[in-house]
Amino acid sequence: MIKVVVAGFKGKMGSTATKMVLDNENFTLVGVLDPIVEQKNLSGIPEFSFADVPIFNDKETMVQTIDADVWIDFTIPDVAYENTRFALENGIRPVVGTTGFSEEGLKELTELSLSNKTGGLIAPNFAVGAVLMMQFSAKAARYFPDVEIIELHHDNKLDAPSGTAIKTAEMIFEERGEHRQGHPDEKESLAGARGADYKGMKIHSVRLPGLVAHQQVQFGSIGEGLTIRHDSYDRSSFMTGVALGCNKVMELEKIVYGLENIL
Ligand SMILES: NC(=O)C1=CN([C@@H]2O[C@H](COP(=O)(O)OP(=O)(O)OC[C@H]3O[C@@H](n4cnc5c(N)ncnc54)[C@H](O)[C@@H]3O)[C@@H](O)[C@H]2O)C=CC1
Ligand SMILES: O=C(O)C1=N[C@H](C(=O)O)C[C@H](O)C1
Repeated sequence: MIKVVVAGFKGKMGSTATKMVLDNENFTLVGVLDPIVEQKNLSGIPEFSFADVPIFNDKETMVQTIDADVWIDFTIPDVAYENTRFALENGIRPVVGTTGFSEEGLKELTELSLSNKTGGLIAPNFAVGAVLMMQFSAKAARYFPDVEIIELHHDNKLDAPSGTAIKTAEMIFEERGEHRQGHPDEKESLAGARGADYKGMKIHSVRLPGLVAHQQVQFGSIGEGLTIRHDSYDRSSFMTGVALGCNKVMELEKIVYGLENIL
């Protein structure tokens, strides 16, 4: 049995992950963490009334009280680095879906995991379809170097562009390298009209109620176009990847960035 904690359990992803862990016969949920919750046990929350699991409001108390193998993190960009570092320092393997990591932060955490020999996974997107969308896009960019990324999310999302859009741009960059696109003299008459720029690739972020998580990678070439799109209609789409991550980190000896590396 793998002993799991869920940080951010009261949020949209955290509550879905909490259900997944409770339903999975390979996992035992030993604690959940969220600063905004007053109840002290999951059994006090109607949707989890059947579960006798302690709730913690701070991570220090949690690690002093319980013993865990895996730390699932779906919190907020501002705390994800600290939480991941804290998990590693306490010998708990992080499985992190929270987005907003800097390149430098990822590097530091990977180094710490190597020196601790503690496995972990940081994945901007746990949906298998999203990973395929990124891989297909990277492959397409070899033949279609002109590309723009349009990511579309619910309007409660804190970070822009999405972690998935950044990862997609990184994977495309590895295949196509630096490439100038658009008119060399183009000017924005309204700031931001052309979107964010990652090594010549434009990223556009749409935020609307009703959306969950969607991304379109649009390629253009002479006389033809190619669009690769992924849609998460429900947060359950991420759970196969999270469960796989919880199992795989038990065998890893360092942090891996991206679900594609453990599929
Ligand atoms: N990797 C993936 O496949 C996916 C990643 N995400 C990412 O997961 C993160 C969470 O997304 P949502 O669940 O939609 O957000 P949310 O806003 O619904 O939930 C965040 C939760 O974290 C809690 N929180 C804040 N500070 C905390 C702390 N210090 N310790 C523990 N909990 C804390 C909040 O109280 C809240 O309950 C975002 O960064 C989002 O981009 C979302 C969907 C899929
Ligand atoms: O905030 C979300 O909802 C999502 N965040 C991740 C991201 O930033 O890429 C993954 C998915 O797109 C949903």
